Amino acid sequence: MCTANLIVTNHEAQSFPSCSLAKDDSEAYKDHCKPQRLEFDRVLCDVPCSGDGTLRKSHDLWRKCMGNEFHLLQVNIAMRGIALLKVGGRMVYSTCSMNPVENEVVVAELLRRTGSSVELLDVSNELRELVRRPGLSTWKVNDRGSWFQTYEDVPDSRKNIILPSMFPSRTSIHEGHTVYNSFDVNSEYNVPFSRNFNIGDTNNVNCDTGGISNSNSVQSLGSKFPLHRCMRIVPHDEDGGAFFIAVIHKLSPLNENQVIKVRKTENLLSTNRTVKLQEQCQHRIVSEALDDKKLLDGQNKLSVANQTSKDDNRIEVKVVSDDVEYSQTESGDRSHRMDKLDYQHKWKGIDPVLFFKDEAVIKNIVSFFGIEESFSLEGHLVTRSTDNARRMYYVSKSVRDILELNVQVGEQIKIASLGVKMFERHRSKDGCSCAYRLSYEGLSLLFPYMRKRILHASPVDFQHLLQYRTINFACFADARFGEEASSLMPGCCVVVLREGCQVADSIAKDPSPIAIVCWRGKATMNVLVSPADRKELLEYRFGFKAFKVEDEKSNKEIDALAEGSL
Ligand SMILES: C[S@@+](CC[C@H](N)C(=O)[O-])C[C@H]1O[C@@H](n2cnc3c(N)ncnc32)[C@H](O)[C@@H]1O
Repeated sequence: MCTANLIVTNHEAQSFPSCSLAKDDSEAYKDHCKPQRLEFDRVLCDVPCSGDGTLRKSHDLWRKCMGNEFHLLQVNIAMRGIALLKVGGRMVYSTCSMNPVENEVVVAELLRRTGSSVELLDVSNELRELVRRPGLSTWKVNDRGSWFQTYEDVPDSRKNIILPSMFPSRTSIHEGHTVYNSFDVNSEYNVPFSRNFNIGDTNNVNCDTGGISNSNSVQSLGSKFPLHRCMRIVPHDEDGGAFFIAVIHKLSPLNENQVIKVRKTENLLSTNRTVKLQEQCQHRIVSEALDDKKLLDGQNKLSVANQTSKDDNRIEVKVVSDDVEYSQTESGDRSHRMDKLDYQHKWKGIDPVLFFKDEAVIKNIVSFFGIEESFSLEGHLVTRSTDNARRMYYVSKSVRDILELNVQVGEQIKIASLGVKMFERHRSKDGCSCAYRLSYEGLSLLFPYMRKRILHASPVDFQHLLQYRTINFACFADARFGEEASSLMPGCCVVVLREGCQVADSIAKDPSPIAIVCWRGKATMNVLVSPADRKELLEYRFGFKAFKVEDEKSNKEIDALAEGSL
């Protein structure tokens, strides 16, 4: 992923976990040095939608979908976004649909539900070059070809599908939100076609009003919210697709009645489980990395690890955690949800993230690569539980804080991937004194803090390394580079394109040094960079077009190169 500051999850957004240690809001907002609750400065809800804004390229959509079916999911996802947003934070709600039921209707419902806790921002002065039109304040709802102006018009048989919240005139159930008299913000609005739109402008000769006249009575049924602050990007303005954007600002915490009902559930994962896995992982690493230890010592460790492993199988510490219940969308029942949890339990991405805490191994890495103190590895390296610390990922302080919080709340966030891969374990037979090699992915982050294991190659040798991957020391064009390489201790190193030798054009584009991860073997220098990355370097840096990407086996070869078997 190439960034230490990222966690990827694939939760359903409407039930994204709360991760809170705070009993109430006052605690959550106290100035703790560590976060007490997972909250976001910014949230982007680019929600699932009918996609009718892409009609120009997907003609079939016209016949297939209405969009009404997405309404509740969209509301629930956005409500969850607001709940997880920091006070003072902003959330963008967007769709690639033109249907008000997926757009203004959702925004109006959010404003209704959250009362004075949020405001819809006027962003007309931002991104001025973006050609946009104001949001609608009146519309009709289409259901199977029939158009409805109010909920009362909907036949009883469809009242469970077409909801009151889909109509502009629904009254607010919350006090405190500024109420706007209905007004026609759409007088300049001119769309060539429309399905659920009922635009209150008789000048819109192209507007499909669905058989209902644009009378003043429609105006009086307009939304009371300032929905004109939403942005509509329409296909014919800039010869593209349609898009809808609303920016919401959180003013105060939501209260309990505002949609979110917290209920207690059992989480199959637990803090204890992770702590045990953590210990187990450390034992394995110690016993593998320090292979000069006595066998007996190793056996003792193994038996501890086995014991822990057996214990793990039995552990089902039931941790009570927050779960969110949705009043409108809850279609699945409780048992279904638990089945789902069981299923997720087996899912690979659920593997706990473990902090790598083995000080001896970390010290060894720091000393081998000469990593400066200002770049601290301690507390920033994580592994996955099934990986047995084969790969170590570097994470930023903010990610570390979230991981610690997540463990404390019983691992409610299921993490698919995170951080940047920085070190990989190798089993070289070359007599390398460090059990880990660098990963090319993490090189740009670490390189400025590295003081050892760096060689500088001429452009010709650098290019040859990229092209041929393995070069005998004696075969380098620059004999001095060959000597330097052969006098380096075996193991992982970094080869930098010699300063002053970079291609002028590429320096202008990116002045950072051009460096690759290599392995100093017995008699050869081997490049530990994937074919795709080598291709990119050759093409982008050297303008070398003829490079052919090798087949997939090459990644395995990289491991083999580092393990001395090639
Ligand atoms: C409009 S697309 C987002 C596109 C994305 N912003 C991008 O640039 O690639 C909506 C995405 O939401 C995903 N999705 C559908 N249901 C979801 C849910 N309940 N929670 C989270 N994501 C969901 C869909 O798979 C789809 O990828």
